[in-house]
Amino acid sequence: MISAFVVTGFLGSGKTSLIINSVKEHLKDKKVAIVVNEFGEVGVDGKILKNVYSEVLELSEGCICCKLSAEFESSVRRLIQDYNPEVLIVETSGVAEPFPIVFSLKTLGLFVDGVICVIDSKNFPKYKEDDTAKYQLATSNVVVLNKTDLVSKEELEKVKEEVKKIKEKYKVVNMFSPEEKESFYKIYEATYGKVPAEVFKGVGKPVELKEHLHFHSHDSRKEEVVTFDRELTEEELVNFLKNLPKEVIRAKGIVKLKDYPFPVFVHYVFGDYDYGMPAENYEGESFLVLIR
Ligand SMILES: Nc1nc2c(ncn2[C@@H]2O[C@H](COP(=O)(O)OP(=O)(O)OP(=O)(O)O)[C@@H](O)[C@H]2O)c(=O)[nH]1
Repeated sequence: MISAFVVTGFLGSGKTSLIINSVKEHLKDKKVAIVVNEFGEVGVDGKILKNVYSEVLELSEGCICCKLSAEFESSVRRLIQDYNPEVLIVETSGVAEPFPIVFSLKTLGLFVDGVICVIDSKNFPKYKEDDTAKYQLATSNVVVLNKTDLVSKEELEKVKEEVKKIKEKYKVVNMFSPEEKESFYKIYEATYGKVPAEVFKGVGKPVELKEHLHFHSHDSRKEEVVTFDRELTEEELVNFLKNLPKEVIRAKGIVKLKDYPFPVFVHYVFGDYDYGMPAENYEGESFLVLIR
């Protein structure tokens, strides 16, 4: 029996970090396959994950949207046939709703052991009104308050209260029974997505929104890919990131930097940035995907 997990959460909240850090620790003896759904055509998360795992399937945004679930289902079916994983993890794009994925996995006969929503505790106040973010939270049964290193105890408590309010407002029911399970979720605090092993032992079951929120707000987000035709100095990269327009909330990509032996992954989330993790096997041109 394959156990499946869906990892959701807003742009840059720490989904890929959770998969790399937690799964490496808690599922190291299992055969794990990962499906990454990226916003737009240019994938970065898949490349990061491929640095760690061999079985990573990258799908572009359209594939997991309700309309194209058949494509998602046939890709996952093939992955299962070819690789025969014990655990399947699907990372949704930061602007996708998890429910269609949970539904597709159920169609494939997979038991969903957890819908995990990663919250960026620092930036939650900036995106908590976003409809997709609410939907992601409402549909999950494991909530991970991530980036706790970047907030004070008081700020974290505030985020927790807001999360509980949203969960209370959009109650969930168990998909296999009509019975309402109002408090059917668990909250964890984490840095870099490091959650306890019990999350992967299945503290949750598939959930469904009692009241569906109808929207596809990912359509309203815009993606732009910027390429660089030469190596950048660190200063040039930092200047570029610091001068990104305010509307850009997430940027990520792979950039060749002067004096670095390998191209590096670059992350930018609501004004914070980091770079330096080597993309050892990347031979393409330097690029950054900007999402606004
Ligand atoms: N300080 C701090 N940074 C974190 C933490 N978790 C993740 N990050 C950083 O946040 C950035 C985004 O992390 P990812 O794991 O790529 O986030 P994601 O949710 O997969 O991003 P998208 O797929 O673009 O939505 C990276 O620079 C991470 O290093 C954390 O707990 N603390």
